Amino acid sequence: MSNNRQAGVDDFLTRLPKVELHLHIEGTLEPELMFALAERNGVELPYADVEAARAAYDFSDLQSFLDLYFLGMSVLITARDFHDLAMDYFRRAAAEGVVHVEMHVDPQAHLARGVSLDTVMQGLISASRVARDELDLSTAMILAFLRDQPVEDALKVLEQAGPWLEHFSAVGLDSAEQGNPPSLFREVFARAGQLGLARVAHAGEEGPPSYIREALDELDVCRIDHGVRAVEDVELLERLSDEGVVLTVCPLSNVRLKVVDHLEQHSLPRMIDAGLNITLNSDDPAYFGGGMRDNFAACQRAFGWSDETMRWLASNAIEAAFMDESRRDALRARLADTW
Ligand code: HPA
Ligand SMILES: [Zn+2]
Repeated sequence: MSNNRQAGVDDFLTRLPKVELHLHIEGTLEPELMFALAERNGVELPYADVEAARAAYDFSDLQSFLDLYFLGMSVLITARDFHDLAMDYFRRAAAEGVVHVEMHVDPQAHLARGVSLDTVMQGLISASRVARDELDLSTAMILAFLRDQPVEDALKVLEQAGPWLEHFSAVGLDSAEQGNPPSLFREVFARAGQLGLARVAHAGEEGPPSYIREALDELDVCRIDHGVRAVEDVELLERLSDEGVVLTVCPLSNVRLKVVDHLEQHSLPRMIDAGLNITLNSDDPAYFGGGMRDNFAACQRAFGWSDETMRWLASNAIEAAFMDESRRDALRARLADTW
């Protein structure tokens, strides 16, 4: 049973207005919906049932997860599928006190299967409207490039996204990190900047601290996704602190992908002591055993953090989000209400 249900819906961590800056919408696909969509679309899955799928989520590293992540999304075919995927997640997120979601979208993973960007975007945009109108949940989208695919493909996707650009706040960089340094994508990110998009990139999840530097220096990112390996480099820690770079850390993800053995050994407390601008996020909640509230609760338990620390983390995310200033003000007020 999730901590959310154990704790009831009126506890402090649920009431805390949580802003999610690091989420892959394709990583919110719960096995139950995966099976329903497989049946609707006549797609074969390699799992006997929902329990077998969950049992297969026993990862040894990022790649072992990515293999099942790309396999799972094979059930997403129509705009309605993408709408249902996002709504299923938005309802769960809203129920645990998430007030704003910034979702990475991986167009290349769908284009490669013959699913058009129009299909993906129609579904995600319609779900975002329902989330705003019915759940008071605001959203933003991040156009993510698969870093283990050719740079030319990323440039093509950026071009293709032209008609949808107003729906994207930023571009991002995800998938297999080792051996695929940020600098490869310099030209793509420069072009995105010219188009008025902000830039974020996964760096320092499995890759070395030098990838974090590259993302800052060569891709001009405003946020680093993960960034946990920064602790191996004292000078980098100092720089991240001085520049107030936002890090979107995903604690339960790091445990499930064996970036750390146990949450208690996570470098989060050291990162906070070093003065970093930390936010907590869920990454791929359907695969990593918990959503935003679970990530907050697990950290509070593991590190003995006060409610004030939890408020500080929530505030960092509100300040770093791609949202209009009236929404930011409203969320600051919601946060102040938790005192
Ligand atoms: O945690 C992640 N890291 C890199 N790529 C990803 N794509 C989905 N989730 C992830
Ligand atoms: Zn991620």
